[in-house]
Amino acid sequence: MVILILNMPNTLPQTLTSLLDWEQLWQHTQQKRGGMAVWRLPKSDKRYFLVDSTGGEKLGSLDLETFPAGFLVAPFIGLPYFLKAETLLEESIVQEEVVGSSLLKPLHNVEENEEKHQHFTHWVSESINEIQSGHFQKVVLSRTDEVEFPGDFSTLKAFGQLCQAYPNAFVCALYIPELGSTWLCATPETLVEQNAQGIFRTIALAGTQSAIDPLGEIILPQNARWSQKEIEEQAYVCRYIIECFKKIRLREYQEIGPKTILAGNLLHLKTEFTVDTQALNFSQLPGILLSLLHPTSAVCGTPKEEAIAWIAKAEKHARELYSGYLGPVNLGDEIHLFVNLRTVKVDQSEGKCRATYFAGCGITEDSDPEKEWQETVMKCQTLQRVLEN
Ligand SMILES: C=C(O[C@@H]1C=C(C(=O)O)C=C[C@H]1O)C(=O)O
Repeated sequence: MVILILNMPNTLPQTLTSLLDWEQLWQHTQQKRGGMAVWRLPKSDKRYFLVDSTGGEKLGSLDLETFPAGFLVAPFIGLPYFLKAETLLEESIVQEEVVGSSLLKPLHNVEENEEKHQHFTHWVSESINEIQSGHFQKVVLSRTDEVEFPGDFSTLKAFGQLCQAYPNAFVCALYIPELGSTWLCATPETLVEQNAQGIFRTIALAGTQSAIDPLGEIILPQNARWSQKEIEEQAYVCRYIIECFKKIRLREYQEIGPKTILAGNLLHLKTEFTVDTQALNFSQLPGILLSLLHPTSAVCGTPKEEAIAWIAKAEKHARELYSGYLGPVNLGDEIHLFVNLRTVKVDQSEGKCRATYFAGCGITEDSDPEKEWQETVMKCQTLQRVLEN
C-alpha cells in the first residue's frame, strides 16, 4: 500500500492521521463540512482520496493551467466547483477480475414507473416532431429513477464495488457540502484529458446497445452491429468536436474511429481525438476546449442552444451534476475530466437512504420512443446492478 499525504489539514484528529481509515475519513470530513472526492482512473490500480476542508469554491473562469492541484466538478449548466488537494491519499488496490456473469444478476427493487415511462416516451415523440420540423437535429433527453433503501449506505463500499465491476470506467464518489448530497459515478466518457507529455485527448461517445445478447452471452465489440440511427447520432458528436476545433483554428489533430467499446453492460461507438499541445506550444488548449466543448452533443444536442432550451422544457427534473463533468486536475501535470454519466445521487436522513439514478439518450429523427426508454433502463442498471445487489 502506498500512501501519499500532501498536506493534512490541522483540523484532522491525530488518531485519523495514524489510522488512515478511508471510511472514517469520509465520515469525519462530512461532519466537518469539508469537500472530498475519491476516485480511480480507468484501467488503473490506484485510488485517491482528496479532502478540501473549506468545502471547495465556486469558480468564475476555467484557466486550467493556472489552477493548483485539485478536483473540478461542474453541473450540466452552471459554474464549476473546485476542491483543492489540501490532503491527498493514494493507495494501490487489488483489482479482482470481474466475469461477465456477475453483470447478469437479477435486479430487485426496480419498479418501472408507468407515469415516468409515459412522460419520457411522450417527450421523445415530441422531440422527433421538432426534429422533423427542422428546429434542431439531435437532443439528449434524460430521466431519473428513485429508489429508497432502509438503513445506512456506505459510500466507500459502493465505490469499491463499482471499481471492481467496471475496471474501464472512471469511478468516483464525491461530496460537496453546499450541494448536500453524495454522488457516485462509473462513467465511460472522457471530456478533456492531458498527460504529462502534453498530449490532449477527447472522445465522441454515442450510440448504445446492450452488451448482452438475448441468450445472456456477452457481445464482443468486434461482433457489434450498428444501425444508421446510432451511426448518425455518434457522427453529430464528432462534428460538434471538430466545430469546436475550427473555432480556435486547430487543424493539427489525430482522429481514430469510430470503434465499438464495451462500457459495463453496454456497447457504444467511440471516436478519439488527440492533439500534441507541446508541439503546438499551446498549453492553454485544455481550458479553452473545456469551455467550448461542454456540454457536447453526446449529452445535450445539436445545435447546442436549441437543445438546451428544449431540455429545459421537456425534462421534469433538474440535472444538477448529471451530464456535467468531474475529475482531477493538475495532479502530476495531468488533467482527467470525465462526463458525469452512469451516476447516482445519494441522500441519507433518519436511517433512510434515497438513491436518484440519472440516465439519458440521444434522440434523432430515426428514434423509436420505446427503444429510447429501454436504453435509459439499461443505463440506470449499470449502477443499480452493483449497488442494489
Ligand atoms: C446520456 C448518456 O450517455 C450518453 C449518450 C449515449 C447515447 O445516446 O447513446 C451514449 C453515451 C453517452 O455519450 C447517459 O448515460 O445518461
